[in-house]
Amino acid sequence: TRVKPPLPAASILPLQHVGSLISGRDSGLPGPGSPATAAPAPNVYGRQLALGSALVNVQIPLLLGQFVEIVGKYTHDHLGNFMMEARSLGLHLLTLYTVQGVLTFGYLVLLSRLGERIAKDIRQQLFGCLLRQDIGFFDTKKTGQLVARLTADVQEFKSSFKLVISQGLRSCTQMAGCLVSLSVLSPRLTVILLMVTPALVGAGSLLGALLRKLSRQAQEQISKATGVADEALGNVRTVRAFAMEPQEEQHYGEELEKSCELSEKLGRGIAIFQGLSNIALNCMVLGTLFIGGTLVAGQELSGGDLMSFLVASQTVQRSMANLSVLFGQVVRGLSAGARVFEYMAVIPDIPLQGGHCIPHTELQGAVSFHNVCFSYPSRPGFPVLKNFNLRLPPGKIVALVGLSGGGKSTVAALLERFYDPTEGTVCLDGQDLRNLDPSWLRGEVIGFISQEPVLFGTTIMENIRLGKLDASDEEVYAAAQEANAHNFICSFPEGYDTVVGERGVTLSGGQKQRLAIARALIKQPKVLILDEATSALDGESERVVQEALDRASSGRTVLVIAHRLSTVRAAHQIVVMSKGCIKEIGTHSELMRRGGLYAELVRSQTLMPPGYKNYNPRF
Ligand SMILES: Nc1ncnc2c1ncn2[C@@H]1O[C@H](COP(=O)(O)OP(=O)(O)OP(=O)(O)O)[C@@H](O)[C@H]1O
Repeated sequence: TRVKPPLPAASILPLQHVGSLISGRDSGLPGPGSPATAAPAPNVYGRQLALGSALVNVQIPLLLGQFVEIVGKYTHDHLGNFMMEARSLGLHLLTLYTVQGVLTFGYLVLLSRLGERIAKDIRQQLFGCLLRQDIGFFDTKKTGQLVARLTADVQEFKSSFKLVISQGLRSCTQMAGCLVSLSVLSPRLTVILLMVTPALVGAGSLLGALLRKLSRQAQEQISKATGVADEALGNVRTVRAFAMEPQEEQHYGEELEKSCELSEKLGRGIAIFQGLSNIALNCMVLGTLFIGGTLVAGQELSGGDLMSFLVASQTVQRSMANLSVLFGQVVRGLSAGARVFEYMAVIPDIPLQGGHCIPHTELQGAVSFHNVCFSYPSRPGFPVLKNFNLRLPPGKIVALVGLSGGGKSTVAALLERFYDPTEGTVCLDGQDLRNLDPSWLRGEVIGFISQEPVLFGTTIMENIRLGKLDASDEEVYAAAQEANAHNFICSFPEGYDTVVGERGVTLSGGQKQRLAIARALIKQPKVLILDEATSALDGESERVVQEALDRASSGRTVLVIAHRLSTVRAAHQIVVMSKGCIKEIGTHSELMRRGGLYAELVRSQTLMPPGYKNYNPRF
């Protein structure tokens, strides 16, 4: 099942055009006829105003030529009244200048509005698309790179989009209009101009392709540098704890240096391009003057017409110069746009929604893994689970223990449907998880408590309510009580309204864990996954949290992943894993009697010095 996420209707029209323009394929967005296409978009008005302004600009050289004719007439003979003759032409020109000014104002205002709206819509849609991606997608991407696409790339794309319309469209229209005027004024001169232009455009396109490639590399390098900074700032406590500041600075500096070199190279390329195009354009003007002057000398062209030709060819020159400046921006904008739309086109394999929900009254909470084989998408040739079979009976506690890297957390990730098995099936009450609604599964059936609980920088109340968005205050209090958290929350001056700071830095490990438990319990999950939930805590915190977990576990299907075997003695079943396979299975006393891997693990942990929690012997 491949589901394209719904898109905000207001953004459809511009993005549909822009998306397919950049990616070169159908953007997959709803087409004409959708409600958003009913009203004319501001870019239509903007384009019309820009075109109008450019067309007015084309008239101006012709009128200026006529003006020069009048001036010329009064240079030779002083009969008549110059003011009388020039006044109406002057007024005409003044009117055109005013109209041109008003049109320019109008299209720039519209364009700015359109640009900002497009940027907002792209950001919103890209963010939505990123949030919907498979977990496997994030295994291979750095957060900094993704954030850079949301910020810098969209900004770059917006700027070039606005420039293309404001300057590009105007310059192109002016150039076309002026070329028509030029051909009326002097077909011979225009033909010469037209013979030179394609050669210049060809050379420009060639250089442009090289610059586009360079720009893409430069932007990728910037994202890489941002990723390094993001990782260091996001994990600043670890950086501080290991005194890694100089290394991180050096690492960031190295990536920045590379990005700087690439950007400088790109800058040099753009400079060469602009320098060459300036020389070419100036030579064209000089040539026009030279040949035009010859025509005037031969009485084939009037002085006024040459003046018109010069002004028009100046406009052509200005337009071409504008286009060459625009070119660098467009190169950057197109590659930024391609990067943004690349992610928007990625369709996740595991949709967020869609599928069957088991009615609450029928839900048992029986989980089973049938012949599951699994490799992470980021490491396809490396099997993590091999022919894995396991049953979690409803209402029972099953513990997964074993060597580090044996695949215990992977089993939990498959049950959460963060990934789909490469082979085999994972079932809930006999139904393949692939047929069940993932949002329902994660939102209502499974509660997940990990070793490193992540809290959001909001109040305690809101953090607990994340487990069930429509929960009442009473439900939040009840969940907090069940998680042994109510007392410590009430001891804070602001109680449930205490803001926990970014990622919950203002709380102790045990407090954070109990809030995470309350957040998982508020949805009253049928299945509970505890992934090393107490391993990061000290003795006292562990006791309080373990108490909360024991209470939370009763009457639920529980999958406990544990290193410390003392915490899983009471489990109904203990599964010992090694290298993606089940080595032993049974209760604590059965496994101890057997004297195998589990008994060896227990013995080695009992012999461990106190406080050495995560010791894991090699087998
Ligand atoms: N996101 C991932 N992408 C690629 N490989 C992964 C990923 N997560 C884990 N692995 C690999 O899968 C194997 C099993 O990892 P897993 O985390 O399931 O083991 P574990 O038994 O839970 O280990 P531990 O007890 O140390 O937490 C390891 O070899 C690990 O390197």
